[in-house]
Amino acid sequence: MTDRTEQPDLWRAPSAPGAVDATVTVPGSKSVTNRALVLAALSTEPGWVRRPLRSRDTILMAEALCSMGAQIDEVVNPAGGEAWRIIPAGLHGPATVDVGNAGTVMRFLPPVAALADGPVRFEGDARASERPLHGVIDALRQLGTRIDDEGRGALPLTVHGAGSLTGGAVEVDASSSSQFVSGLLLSGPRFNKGLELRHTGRTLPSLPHIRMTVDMLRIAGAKVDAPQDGGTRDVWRVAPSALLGRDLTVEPDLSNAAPFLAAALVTGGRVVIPGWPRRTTQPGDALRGLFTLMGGSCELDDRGLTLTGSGKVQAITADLHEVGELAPVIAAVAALADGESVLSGIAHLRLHETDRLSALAKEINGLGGDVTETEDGLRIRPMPLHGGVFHTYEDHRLATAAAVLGLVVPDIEVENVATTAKTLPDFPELWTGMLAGSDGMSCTGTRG
Ligand SMILES: O=C(O)C1=C[C@@H](OP(=O)(O)O)[C@@H](O)[C@H](O)C1
Ligand SMILES: C=C(OP(=O)(O)O)C(=O)O
Repeated sequence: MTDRTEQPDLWRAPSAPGAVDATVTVPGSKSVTNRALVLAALSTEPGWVRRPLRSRDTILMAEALCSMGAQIDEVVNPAGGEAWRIIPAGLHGPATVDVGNAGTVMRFLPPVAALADGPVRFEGDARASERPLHGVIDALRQLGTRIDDEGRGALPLTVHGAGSLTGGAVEVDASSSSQFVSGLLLSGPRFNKGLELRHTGRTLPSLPHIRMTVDMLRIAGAKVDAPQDGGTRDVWRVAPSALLGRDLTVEPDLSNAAPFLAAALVTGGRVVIPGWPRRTTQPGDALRGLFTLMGGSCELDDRGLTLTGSGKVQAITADLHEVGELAPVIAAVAALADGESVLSGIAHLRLHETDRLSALAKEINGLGGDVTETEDGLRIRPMPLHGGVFHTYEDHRLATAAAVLGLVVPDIEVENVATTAKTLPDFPELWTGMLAGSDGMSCTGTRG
């Protein structure tokens, strides 16, 4: 194992003392919080975002909007939790936006900057410059915005906002990220002629996230025609209109519920996630079906979602194209299953926080696993796993996937668990809190 003195940022993933039995309150959704912030900053009147996620990605979004002129006040109400009041203002440059490694910030804000008056510089982590942005850049150029990217087609770049944008028809190949579509749609109502966006690529990942964008635009008063309602395939139309300030409460982040639900599955225990919405556009809602196929049983009632593990973890063959965010934790569970799993439809994960397909294969194999990359996913054969260092490549979802393995494989050390702060800053505390709620019985997971 790697010498701890060389790597001080190692977190020993705790073993489950038995079947996990806990209730875990998961913080708000990153995707909902960041859409709500953008829509509120583009509105004509102040709005509220209640129970927002406070994490690296959402703070970067809030700071970026403030640097362009919006005002965001934090109010803590002991009864109702935290709330942010967003007071929109005329957006302007000069401003500098740090996108960190947040896809939502780097793809949702250049269209906002195109509406601002003055230049807005976008910078970020080294990895952010490797992540695709061409769809947003090309579309804004088609609409007449001047963008200086020194020919990179990626960050860093400067958007020269002209204070308004004529808008109209654009073609975008969003096969590498649904966020190209979401980012343009969110600002679309504020373009003088609105927006008609046609996706020209062969595939389009993460459709639930685009539905979330459309839903939230409509809640903010926008008129949107979308393929999801039987409109033209691959075409979204947004009418020009004002956006209204709303009072919105953020749902728990269902994708971030994945490691906790997985804990119930791999230890044959039970985890309750309060506040699980009955209707949602979040892709994490697919966990109910996916973890049922993998051997759990799910009950959605007034307490929230309860996942009960059977003590058996079943292999799965699943196309995760629409719910790629869930793949790292599902891969970890599959490594503990009773047979070979195949995850497909997720080639675009190679362009996420890290190359997730390569990283998952390398790190699970480093613990004795047998994972191979396919053209568009992973083939995972369960093997007896052993302890070791699990490298996380500054990817929050690699860290939470490693924690799931650590429940039933002794001596896993997770590199840089603090990287979970991207979307789930209190992850280590929530994880140990969940385990403190364990019932102390012997572990009944397949590797127990
Ligand atoms: O719009 C969003 O909030 C997101 C869309 C998805 O991005 P991709 O379509 O790039 O996979 C998802 O993976 C990301 O975590 C959040
Ligand atoms: C891909 C992800 O994030 P981003 O919003 O940075 O794309 C993710 O959270 O899994």
